[in-house]
Amino acid sequence: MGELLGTTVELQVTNVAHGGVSVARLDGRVVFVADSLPGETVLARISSDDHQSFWRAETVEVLEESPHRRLHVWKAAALDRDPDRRAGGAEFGHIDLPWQRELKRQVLVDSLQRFARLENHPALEVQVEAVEGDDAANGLGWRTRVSLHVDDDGFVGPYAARSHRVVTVDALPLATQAVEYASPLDERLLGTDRVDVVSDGRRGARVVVGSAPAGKPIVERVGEREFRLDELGFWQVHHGAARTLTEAVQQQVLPELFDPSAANLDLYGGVGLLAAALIDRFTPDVRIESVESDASATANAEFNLRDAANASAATARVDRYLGQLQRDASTAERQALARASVIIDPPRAGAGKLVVASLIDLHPAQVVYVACDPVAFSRDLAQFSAGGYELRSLRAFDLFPHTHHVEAIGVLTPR
Ligand SMILES: C[S@@+](CC[C@H](N)C(=O)[O-])C[C@H]1O[C@@H](n2cnc3c(N)ncnc32)[C@H](O)[C@@H]1O
Repeated sequence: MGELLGTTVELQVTNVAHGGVSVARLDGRVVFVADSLPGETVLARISSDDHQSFWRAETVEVLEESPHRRLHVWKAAALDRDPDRRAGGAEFGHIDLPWQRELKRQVLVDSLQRFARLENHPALEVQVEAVEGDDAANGLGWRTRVSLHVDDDGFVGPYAARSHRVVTVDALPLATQAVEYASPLDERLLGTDRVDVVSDGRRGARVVVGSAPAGKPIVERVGEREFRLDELGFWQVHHGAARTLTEAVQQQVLPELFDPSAANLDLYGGVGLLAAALIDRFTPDVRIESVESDASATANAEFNLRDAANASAATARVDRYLGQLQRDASTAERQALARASVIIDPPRAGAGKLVVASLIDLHPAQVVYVACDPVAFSRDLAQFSAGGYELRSLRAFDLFPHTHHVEAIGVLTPR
């Protein structure tokens, strides 16, 4: 180990892997290659050879190029920059947009087959759908929030790919115009290590340096509804994502299983976006509780759902909240939970074993799972399946063009 680090090798790239890299083999060993495409032959520099089962490499030259290769949409992340100085966050920016979605589809389907053990299942026919307007914009200008970093000399920029090294850039093509314009890319900031630039929910953007006290809340609009959130509180990143997810949840939730008086839940609820989707899909009388660990987001959820008399918001970790329900719920409440529709929208790590086990035990009528990581999602699906649930529908969305991320929504019901 260590002897090949930094050397350049020729690799035949065969297929895409999870995480924005592709797979090649060197003397039988798997090498994950950045900035390449399946079907290509590349010269790549070994950047990590200390792992038993795989190594990592960064493309420095393409010898045989895929027909899907394009000039990178971000000069700062292109091949002609040294791999150590290539900006991170746009790892599919060298691929044409429809092919990016095809690669995301392959990763999702592969995860469903390997980790959720789906075979001959209609969900394997899933396509990755574009957000309205993205094709016309070539997948640019969608990021409503960016986190930039500041190095010891005060230079501001994103981290280089797969590192914590700040690189300077002169543009942020994935960001909305307002966010890009407001970003202090050519300033030197001392005394801080982070700058967040966030859409103000209208046409402007706010710059939050370091851990400055939170400014006025931001108001985002989705259809007819307004959502109040903290400046640095969670909100879907793509300007069209909140609407896309709202409409998808409303379309996929099974109306024949929806009971407005059941103990419906919006787990990992943020400021109440998806609870509102159900309220607006069915009736303002829907009983639903949004559960979220960030107290300030919960307060905003309560405010955002104030027109729905039977909606509430609780600050809690989802695992603890469900554990408490398992321990303390009365028989009547257990029955109300068994009739419930439960949305879960966890962070990248997925819901995890404890949460899925609790849900299986509480046995809701349907689970609408909004997933931002296909592997974590598929592992949770496997557990749901072993616990008697089946996947009834699946859609996937390209909410992060030019990155490897893909969002999926699956509906599960007891088999
Ligand atoms: C992917 S976001 C979804 C938010 C919301 N559904 C939306 O679409 O705007 C996940 C949310 O879960 C919260 N969260 C993370 N871990 C949690 C946990 N263990 N328990 C409760 N909430 C958690 C985060 O603060 C974040 O607001």
